[in-house]
Amino acid sequence: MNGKLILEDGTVFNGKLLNNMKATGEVVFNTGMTGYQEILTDPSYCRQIVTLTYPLIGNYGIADIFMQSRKSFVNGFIIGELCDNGSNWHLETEISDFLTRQGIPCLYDVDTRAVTKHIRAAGTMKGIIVPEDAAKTEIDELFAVPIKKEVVSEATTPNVYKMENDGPHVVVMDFGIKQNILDSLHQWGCNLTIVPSNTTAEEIMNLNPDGIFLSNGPGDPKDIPDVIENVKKLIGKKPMFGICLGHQILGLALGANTYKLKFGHRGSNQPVKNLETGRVYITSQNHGYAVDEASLEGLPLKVTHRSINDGTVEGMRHTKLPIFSVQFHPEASPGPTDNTYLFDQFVSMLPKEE
Ligand SMILES: NC(=O)CC[C@H](N)C(=O)O
Repeated sequence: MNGKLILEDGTVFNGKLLNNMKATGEVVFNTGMTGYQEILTDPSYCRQIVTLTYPLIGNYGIADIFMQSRKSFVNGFIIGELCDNGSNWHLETEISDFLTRQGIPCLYDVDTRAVTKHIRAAGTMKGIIVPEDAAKTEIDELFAVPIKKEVVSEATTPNVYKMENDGPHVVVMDFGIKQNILDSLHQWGCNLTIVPSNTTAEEIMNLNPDGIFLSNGPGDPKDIPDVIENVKKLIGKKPMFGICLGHQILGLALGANTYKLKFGHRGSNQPVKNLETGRVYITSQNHGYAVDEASLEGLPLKVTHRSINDGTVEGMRHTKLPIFSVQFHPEASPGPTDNTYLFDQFVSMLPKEE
């Protein structure tokens, strides 16, 4: 069945609809060459319509071990060629079956590079996926659906749970965490207690943590003021490490500002410079917001990492307290695993075993 993506500014891109499903959401693009399952199941994409620039999607199928969360949180998926005869020794499900089972509207056979070039020029915007013959009233109704702002409560864990280990006790504030981050912290020896996003500072301190981790997650960090207030109360109590949304939350809690980027950074091929060593790393990223460097003036925060593409802040650390954060995803390996030194850095701040 033929379908189309209509952007808020009226631009139309044609394709084919995998299922007869419609979608509304903020249209974003990811430039990675692999990792479509990780993208589909990363809760940071909650309620967005994700376009992939890589032209062939599905060629290595879907497997349980690559799931980043309990389900896919995206509102829609826009791709070039949909490959439904994947080949890989891990393959358990073809991508079309996965998308159907997860109820994800998918528009394929789309010129996704043209979509991306348009968004790069015009900025991220709302869009809808509809069948080719959708009536005007139907289109108007879909555009009238507001983009839900606070989405962390949808993505966080509903319950406290543990991933036990022999090392330091880390309380993980889950704002929509990726499984790879939990696995990395666990692999680095941390004994993890994962708590929902609305857990209070008092409740966290009652768990007697050695360190606190602030996770990635969806949406604008300014849409979760209660979380920011809560994190403020934890500053100075324990070593802290934040990734992506966790980095933005730390920034706001420490008095900095955040803002929306024109079209975000999404892909596993984003170069970042570590300003303290001068080394450049290829990183995996997925963010639409950033910490405003000018707002750090006068605060006890130092920029430690910078995007090579646009110069924006990709990491910072507190000048007096054991607190640091990165905007990119050090747990994801866009080929090399060079960025895992950040987990060493966090664990080295935590008390050693007796
Ligand atoms: N991956 C993330 O944690 C994303 C953070 C935030 N939602 C952003 O888009 O900037």
